[in-house]
Amino acid sequence: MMNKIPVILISGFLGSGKTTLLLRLLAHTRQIPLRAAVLMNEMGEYDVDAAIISEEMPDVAVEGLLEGCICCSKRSELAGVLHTLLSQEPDVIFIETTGVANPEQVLEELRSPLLANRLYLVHSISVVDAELFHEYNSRFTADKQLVRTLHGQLRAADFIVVNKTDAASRREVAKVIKSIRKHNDTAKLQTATYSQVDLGPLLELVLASASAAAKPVQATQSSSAQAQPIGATAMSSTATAKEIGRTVSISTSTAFKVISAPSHTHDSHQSDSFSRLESLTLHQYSPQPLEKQRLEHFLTGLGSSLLRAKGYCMLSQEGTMLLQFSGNQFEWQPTALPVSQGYVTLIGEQLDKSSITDQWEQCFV
Ligand SMILES: Nc1nc2c(ncn2[C@@H]2O[C@H](COP(=O)(O)OP(=O)(O)OP(=O)(O)O)[C@@H](O)[C@H]2O)c(=O)[nH]1
Repeated sequence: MMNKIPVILISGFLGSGKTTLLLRLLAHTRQIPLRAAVLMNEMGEYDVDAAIISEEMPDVAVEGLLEGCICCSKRSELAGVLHTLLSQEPDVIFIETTGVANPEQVLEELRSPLLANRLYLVHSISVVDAELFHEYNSRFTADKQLVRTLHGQLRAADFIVVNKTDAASRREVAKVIKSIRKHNDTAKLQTATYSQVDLGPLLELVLASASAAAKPVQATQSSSAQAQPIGATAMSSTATAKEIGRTVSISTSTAFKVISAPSHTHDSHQSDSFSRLESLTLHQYSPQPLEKQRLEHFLTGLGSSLLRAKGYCMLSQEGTMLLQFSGNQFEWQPTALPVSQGYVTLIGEQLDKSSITDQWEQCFV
């Protein structure tokens, strides 16, 4: 009988600190050492987070599911991608969902027979943005589906990271914890900045499973009481981190192009329950570099309709940089990745595409 591989699911709203946590977990697995594989799910057409992983940890196997969510529009592709990762015989698979995925539906998919025979869930982690938790909850009250998703992210967790506590007052953090406990009063909860949590306990079961698999006399994998059995279907469209420098096969006759992903619909059975969140990618088709200040001005000028932005930009002064924007905070990081064409993926609500297109054009030197 084949050993089952442990899975750790990481969910949480946009920009809460999921990838930051994943990078910490990957660094820890490398030290132990354990072979880790990652399934990264992105709403945009590029896999920024997979590119970050491939730069920091090129030895980690990463598969990406793009332009949709593994809890709904990409759900049928989940099993195929997981089987691709399984073929690489990792000790553990990390799944990072999009910020608008409901992990409850992902867990349901993982329980299907084909996957349940090959995988088992050791932890479902939810990362919460302490600064914006209440703001998002009140802002999206009218969007029933999104509220369900936000609550689902809390309900499905056995470990909750209340992150970004540096950006929230102690009083606010206490209020956030109180609100979280209304949805989940059993999960272990830790407050953190930059997702710095105790990693050892999260990987205990993975370690036990890897040790058991290393002993040929033990035919079954770790049967810890806490490990939750889970379950599959087919086909993947993968876009690995290596594609960061890919040539985009759409017309380059214009200096820029806006591509909008369909609005995020979580439950196709209920026509009235959908989220108005959308993503669009701005391409750096122009041979001219971008001007950093103009770009920052443009993004902050989008106001509250912009929730998240990330991408790789070729800048006039600084060269190619990784851009992260969340919670009104910019982070720029130099990159050594061979980016052949810059881009920025925006995620937001009621984004005015024609105005955004005009403004993007003004960001070039
Ligand atoms: N101030 C502050 N920033 C943080 C903290 N943790 C993460 N960040 C930053 O917040 C931004 C988003 O972090 P990510 O880890 O990419 O968040 P994510 O949940 O993966 O975001 P999505 O890709 O939107 O799903 C990055 O610029 C991080 O460096 C924190 O505790 N405090």
